Amino acid sequence: MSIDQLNTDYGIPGHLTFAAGNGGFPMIHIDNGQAKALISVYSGQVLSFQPATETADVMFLSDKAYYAEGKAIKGGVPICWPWFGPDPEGLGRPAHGFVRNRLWNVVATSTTPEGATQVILGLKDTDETRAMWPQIFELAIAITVSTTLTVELITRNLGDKAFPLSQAFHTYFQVGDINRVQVLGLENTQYLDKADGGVEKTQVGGVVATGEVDRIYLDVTNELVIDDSSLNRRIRIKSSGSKSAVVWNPWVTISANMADLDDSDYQRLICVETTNAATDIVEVPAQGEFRLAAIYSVERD
Ligand SMILES: O=P(O)(O)OC[C@H]1O[C@H](O)[C@H](O)[C@@H](O)[C@@H]1O
Repeated sequence: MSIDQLNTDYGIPGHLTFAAGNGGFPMIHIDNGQAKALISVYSGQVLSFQPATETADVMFLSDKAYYAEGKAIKGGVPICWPWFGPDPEGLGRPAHGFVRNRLWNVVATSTTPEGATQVILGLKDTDETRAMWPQIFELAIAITVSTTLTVELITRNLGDKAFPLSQAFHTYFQVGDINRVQVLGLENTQYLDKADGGVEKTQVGGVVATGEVDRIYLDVTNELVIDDSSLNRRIRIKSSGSKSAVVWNPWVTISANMADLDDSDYQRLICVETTNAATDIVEVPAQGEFRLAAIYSVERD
């Protein structure tokens, strides 16, 4: 659909407009007085979220991100689905599934009675997706922009047998200085240390990065907090439908090796991911659905 047609059908005057962005991808610009946000229709991905009270974006978005068919956009809230991490069946399919690099559809836009702006994007199975993953599905992401950002990913199994699902909001948060950041809420939690051969360990105190961090935390029940003392703020992450969480920072070598990250980007990002990963695999029943949600909010001193 053309940008003009998207604006005619789904634009909300004064609050929500569509424009062609990098790579020609349709982008949704929201500015509703409570916050500004940028959402890519390609990949169904929030790229930017900034409450009116904030001077810095809550999201990290790489200046070197790819905006090209078939590539993932590095930053914001990438959607890993219907598997998190490497192909669970070892068939050589792409890591983190196949919806973070595909054009989604605009399903609906609206303003809530409280003045929040809501966007629903969707994706259905095609010949191409069924060749990779033989399931009949309908996927929707509901993104609600107010003083907080809510993302809810709804998986509907339209087939006649259950399927297993692992997934993530692989969210990239912007931080002022990684050396002055800790992630709270995971104290005494068991985790699989992917940067150390997958060994199971127990978290002691807050999570701080002093090297590569790539961990899957298990049995996560708390709200998580990114305590960023250089930007004087705490980002709160309240999740539902998830019992696991991933914390990732690429540190020096991986940042230098990733073409879509600047060498120094590890200093100003941390991924704290709401997941169904490792032992936290979900089964979506035939004709049933599963909802994964996260609410992101910012507090400052
Ligand atoms: O570069 P990507 O494919 O987006 O993946 C980036 C990272 O995602 C997750 O956090 C994984 O745990 C990491 O092992 C991976 O390197």
